[in-house]
Amino acid sequence: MSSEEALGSALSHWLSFNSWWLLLPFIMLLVVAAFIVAFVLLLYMISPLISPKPLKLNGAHVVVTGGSSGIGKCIAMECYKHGAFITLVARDEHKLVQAKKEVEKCAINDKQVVLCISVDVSKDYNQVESVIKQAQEKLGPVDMLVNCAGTSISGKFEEVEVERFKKMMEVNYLGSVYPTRAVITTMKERRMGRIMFVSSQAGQIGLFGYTAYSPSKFALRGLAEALQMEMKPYNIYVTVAYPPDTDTPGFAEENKTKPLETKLISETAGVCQPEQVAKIVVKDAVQGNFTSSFGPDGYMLSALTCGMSPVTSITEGLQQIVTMGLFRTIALFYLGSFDSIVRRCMIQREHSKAADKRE
Ligand SMILES: NC(=O)C1=CN([C@@H]2O[C@H](COP(=O)(O)OP(=O)(O)OC[C@H]3O[C@@H](n4cnc5c(N)ncnc54)[C@H](OP(=O)(O)O)[C@@H]3O)[C@@H](O)[C@H]2O)C=CC1
Ligand SMILES: CCCCCCCCCCCCCCCC(=O)[C@@H](N)CO
Repeated sequence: MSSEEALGSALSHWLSFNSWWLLLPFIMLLVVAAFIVAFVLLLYMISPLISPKPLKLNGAHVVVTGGSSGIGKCIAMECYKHGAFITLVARDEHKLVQAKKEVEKCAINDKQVVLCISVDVSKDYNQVESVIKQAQEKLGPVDMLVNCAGTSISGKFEEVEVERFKKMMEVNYLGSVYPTRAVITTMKERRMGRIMFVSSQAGQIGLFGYTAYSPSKFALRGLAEALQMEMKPYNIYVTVAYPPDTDTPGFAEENKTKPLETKLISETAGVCQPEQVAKIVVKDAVQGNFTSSFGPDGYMLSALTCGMSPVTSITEGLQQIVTMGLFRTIALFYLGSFDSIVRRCMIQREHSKAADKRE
């Protein structure tokens, strides 16, 4: 027998039924181990995707800062329509009383109450804490806090007064930190709650004219992400809303001094009605979704800027994975068109300046 034949017969002997049979338990063990590893990995992957239980608005206590006007007022009305008890927080008492009347018209039962609190959310933390305490004594622990008090300033960077940068951070950012800080301990003790931050599409992209406003809205996203990671084990869910331009008294005020560039760029995403915005943000907060966006542009912006923000459903995660590259491609065209708006406005201005000089 040649050495090749000897090897062949040895191999065929080795691979005979008997020796396979001996290997079978090991193979089975391997397969089972592989299945266990795959299963654990899968569980690990989907664990952050498991959706929370929706909050029951009926009978819940909802505090809405900025609840006397615009988006905040509509959010209060939307929650009232679902049977919630409401605390409206804002500075101007007259506007608060007017808003209270409007919210009360949305009642669905005669037990519902609207409470008004006049306070500046951006100034003194102790004051904010004490009014929240009063509200909790009257209407019970806060189930949902909506941080909607805010204001905007637009203008060219060098033309915005320096103090305005500070004011934006105080009202839009600290004005959301203080009320949140005042309700969070009780929420943690009760192991339930919802916190909503009303940012803006200008909190997802920095736009011409919003050098003071955008950073204060970006800041909310950072706060929300960090807070959500801390609060998840306590069953508290954080939502950040990114509305486009919305038809409110605040928007009308902003338009009086808005640079043309800012107007033209913002028009891309259109103007929403506050009632529509309120419906969507309330639904997202109730479901515990981290991100709340509006319309096709809003959807694309949120998928594109998801970064390391938490996911709240398997579909949301999958959509982000699949659409990222496509949306970035679309975004490049948008950015190109924004740049061209800015360039054309500059040329136009220089032309009219030169014409003025000649006259
Ligand atoms: N309208 C829009 O186009 C968009 C708005 N947003 C954001 O939505 C939020 C609401 O906007 P909108 O409805 O247009 O605004 P409005 O100006 O219509 O309403 C603002 C509300 O916030 C209150 N508020 C303002 N400053 C303070 C303060 N320091 N302390 C307590 N309450 C305060 C106001 O009451 P008072 O003045 O009496 O205190 C009012 O109730 C803002 O944060 C805004 O940035 C986001 C995207 C688009
Ligand atoms: C795939 C990529 C899609 C990109 C879409 C880009 C759309 C940009 C529109 C930005 C609008 C900003 C509105 C700010 C509203 C606001 O906060 C103030 N009105 C507050 O008063």
